[in-house]
Amino acid sequence: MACSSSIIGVSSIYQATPSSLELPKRPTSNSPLSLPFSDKSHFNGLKSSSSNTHSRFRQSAACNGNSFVTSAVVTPNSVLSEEAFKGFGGFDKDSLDVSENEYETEEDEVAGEIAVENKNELVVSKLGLPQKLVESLEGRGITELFPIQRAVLTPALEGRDIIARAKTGTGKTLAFGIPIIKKLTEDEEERGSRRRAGRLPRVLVLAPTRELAKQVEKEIKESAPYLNTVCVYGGVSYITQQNALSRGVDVVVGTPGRIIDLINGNSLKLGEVQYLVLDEADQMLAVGFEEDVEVILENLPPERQSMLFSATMPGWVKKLARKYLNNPLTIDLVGDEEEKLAEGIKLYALQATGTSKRTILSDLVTVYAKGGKTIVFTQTKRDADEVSLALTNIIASEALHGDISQHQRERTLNGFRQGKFTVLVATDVAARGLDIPNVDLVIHYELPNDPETFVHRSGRTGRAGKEGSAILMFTSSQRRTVRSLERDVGCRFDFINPPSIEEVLGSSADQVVATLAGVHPESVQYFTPTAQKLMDEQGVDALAAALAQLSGFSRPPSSRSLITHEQGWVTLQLTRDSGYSRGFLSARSVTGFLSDVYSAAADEVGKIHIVADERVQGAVFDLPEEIAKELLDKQLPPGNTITKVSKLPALQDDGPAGDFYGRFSNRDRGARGDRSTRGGFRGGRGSRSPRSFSSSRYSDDDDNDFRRGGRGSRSDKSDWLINDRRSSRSSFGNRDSGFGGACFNCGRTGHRASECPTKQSY
Ligand SMILES: Nc1ncnc2c1ncn2[C@@H]1O[C@H](COP(=O)(O)OP(=O)(O)OP(=O)(O)O)[C@@H](O)[C@H]1O
Repeated sequence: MACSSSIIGVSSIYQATPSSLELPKRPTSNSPLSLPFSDKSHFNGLKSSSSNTHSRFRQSAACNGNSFVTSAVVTPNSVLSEEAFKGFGGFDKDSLDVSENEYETEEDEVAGEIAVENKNELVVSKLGLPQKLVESLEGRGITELFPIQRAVLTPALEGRDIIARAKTGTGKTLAFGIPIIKKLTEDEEERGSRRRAGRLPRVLVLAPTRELAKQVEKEIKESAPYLNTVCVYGGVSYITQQNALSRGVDVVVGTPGRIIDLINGNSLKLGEVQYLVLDEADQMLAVGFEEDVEVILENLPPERQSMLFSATMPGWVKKLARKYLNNPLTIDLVGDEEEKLAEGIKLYALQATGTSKRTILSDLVTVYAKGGKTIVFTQTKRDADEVSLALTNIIASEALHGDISQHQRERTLNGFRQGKFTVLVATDVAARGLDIPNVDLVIHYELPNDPETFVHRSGRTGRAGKEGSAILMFTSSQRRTVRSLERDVGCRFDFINPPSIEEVLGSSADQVVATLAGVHPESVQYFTPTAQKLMDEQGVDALAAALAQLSGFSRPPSSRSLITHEQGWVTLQLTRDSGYSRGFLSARSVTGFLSDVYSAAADEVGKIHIVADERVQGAVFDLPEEIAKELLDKQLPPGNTITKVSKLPALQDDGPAGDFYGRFSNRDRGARGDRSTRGGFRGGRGSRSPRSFSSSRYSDDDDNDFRRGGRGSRSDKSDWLINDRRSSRSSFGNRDSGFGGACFNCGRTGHRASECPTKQSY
């Protein structure tokens, strides 16, 4: 009888489960196998596919007392398969060509299912793990296995080679860590306390970045402090690492380059390695380690167990699997599932221009991170530096990228972990795989290069079942890319506007109130008499003034443009009754109208956008605060109204920039520059500088703005360059060349918002 790989795998999970567990019987034909666990957000589904079966995954959730219990219902073929990773850069069975007959699955047989609803199967203390491992795990608050850990445990204990994939932050490190530690611990217990000095490593974990290597080391050390785990990576002195290795070691975690150097220098000998783990194998390729990885694998004893974790299966990773893994078992907890992100992550998208992004950023952090930790992702090291520098004037922040020395990177990460500063601005490579607990917010300051990067970036929040938010910032020309991203990742963005001043003030006040809890009662008593006096004299206003001062808003915030987010500007809307319409409004007709009503307004007008709703004859435009005030007092021709808007309506964004460039303003840049230095949002924050951003204040024209100037800015250009490069090598950015902008409604190029077939507004 042909035996299903999955049946073998699933039943073997239970066969290998320690005797302390009540084991389920082998699957029968009509009972579902259900692995319960206690937090729905950990669940990523246990599912896989094989050449002739469909995945069989169902997820059910129920409220059980106070705790939310989610059951992963797994049919026998749904955990294990030789072909997985479909749809997300997945691999196909033919190209991998592993374990053909032995693990072939037959549709009928897979129907066999067994119900297991014994929560104990996930309870760390009931898995037959060595007591000291259980104790250290429990000491870290790890009392139940996460699904990937549960799925890997038994086949790993059986000694099988494994290829695995699970969503970000779902505990992959301990998925390979627990079985390996169990085996090492048991070996050690057998040998008694005789630990050979100078012993050679039995475990080798390869990681693509130093930070990831250090994290894996930390996870293993904290779970098994009694084992000797040494982490080796470049950028620091060899001596400490060589000394640590020479004292005798159980586990070596490291990046390929330094491992090779240590092998060549005879400090690291791999002749006794029994367990190999390749963590984030696809990233080895991305950071150019493929040759080094192969050299290392060639140096390992052939008799070993190998586990490979990878989010995608590019050709090189498949080749590795074929060449260096022995009949591997695939465990894919993502599979064809649409949503690649952990459930607790809320996704937002926000349209901004090159420069307004910078002014909006700190407001997003204030409103969405609510005083917690934020990671901002930039494309380039230079942007990481610039953005961090600009933010630091408002919120404590540090940059993390490859040009920063290893020592400084570690200090930065430690400072961030300890909450010494709350915003980390990082490039993708530097932040790869970082496990920083309690990151509340991820901001994609620039679009990621591909969906996998988006998933990895976003996955720095919402880890280990917690909640978090990710905000994607994009320019109007990137709207289409955002839609592609939704499709590729299987997610849905909530399109948001920049936070209003009221929201920023409200959040700031909340955060200040939260900090009051940290004031020592003994300090409070010194201030009580004055506080009492103030309260008697001024009532609640005294407390409000204190909160305003502490929030950095001792002066009232000046208004800001809703279009550019620039300080000292106001966004107004001109609406014309259809009865008075002389054809559609255009940017030109808006300036014409303004010069009729109040010529100073025509001279000073900033950006102009036409409202996308065809039923409304309307346009929004920016004016300096004082001019706006004066304009609002003017008598208007009948049928026209001008109002100050607090939220932008959907706007047309459909003109090639060149068509309108510079036509609608007769002032020179200096006029605006002088004016805009007046006032200033958060001007009252003591020595902190206002939120203007270096010399690029005129560089904020986006692709489809009507206003003059600014297109030469570096950041705007780099947006374009990135887009152009991207379009040739990823699923993103297939721009239609004949049309300058994308439709504001649907994001597609090739038609204007007024011709949009969907007529949807965001
Ligand atoms: N069973 C568990 N119970 C509670 N916390 C856990 C459990 N397993 C792992 N964790 C914690 O969850 C966090 C995420 O784990 P880990 O870094 O291994 O995730 P990951 O899947 O490797 O993420 P990424 O793909 O982003 O690298 C860690 O802080 C880890 O200590």
